[in-house]
Amino acid sequence: MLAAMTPAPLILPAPHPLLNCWRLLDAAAAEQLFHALCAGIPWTDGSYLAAGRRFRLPRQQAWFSDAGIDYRYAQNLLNSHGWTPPLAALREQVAQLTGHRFNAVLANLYRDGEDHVGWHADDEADLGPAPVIASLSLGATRAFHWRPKPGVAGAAASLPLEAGTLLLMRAPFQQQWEHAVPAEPDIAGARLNLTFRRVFPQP
Ligand SMILES: O=C(O)CCC(=O)C(=O)O
Ligand SMILES: [Fe+2]
Repeated sequence: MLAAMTPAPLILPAPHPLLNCWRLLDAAAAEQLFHALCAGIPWTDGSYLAAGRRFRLPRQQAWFSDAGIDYRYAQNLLNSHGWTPPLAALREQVAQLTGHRFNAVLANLYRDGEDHVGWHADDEADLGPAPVIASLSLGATRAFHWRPKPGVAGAAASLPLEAGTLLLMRAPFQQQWEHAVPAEPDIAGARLNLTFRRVFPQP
C-alpha cells in the first residue's frame, strides 16, 4: 500500500513559501485507502459554539491520538480513538517524509460538495506556538484556499488537492494565514482528509 520510494515534491501552480506538497500515494493506493477509511472510521456529527449558539459542523469528523491527547475546539470534544494499523503506518510515512512527528490525526469526511470547512487557522493554544500540520487528501478533489490574516502581506490563492496528495503547512502558516475548503455544490463525490497534528496538552 505504501510507496517504497521517497516521493518528489510537487511544483504548486500557486506556490506559497510555507506550503509543501507531495504525491504520497498513487491513484490506486489512494483509492484503496479511501474506501478502507470511509468504512472503518467511527464518524461523528460534530458541533461548535459561535455567538452563544451551537451549530452542526458541515462535515463529519473523527479523532485518533496517543493516550491522553484530546481534541477540543469551540467547546466541542471528540472521542479519542487509538491508532488503527493503517493510520499508524501513515503517521510513520508522513514523519519520514516531512521530518515532523505527530501525536494525533483529525479525520474530516466531506460527504459531498456541500460539506466544507470555513475560513480558520489551526492556532489554538494546545497546538503550541508554531503549529505544523500535515494534511493527506483522499477521494474527490477539492480546492484548498488560503488568505493572509489582517496585517500580513501576501495574496489569497488556492490549490486543488487530489487524492493521494500530502500538504505540509509549516510554521508560521497558522499564525499568519487562514485556510478553507469551501462548498463546491457541483461535486457529488466524498472527500476524506487527514490532518496530522502535534498537540501539547494544556494544564
Ligand atoms: O480538509 C482539508 O483539506 C482541511 C481541513 C482543515 O483545515 C482542518 O481540519 O483544520
Ligand atoms: Fe485547518
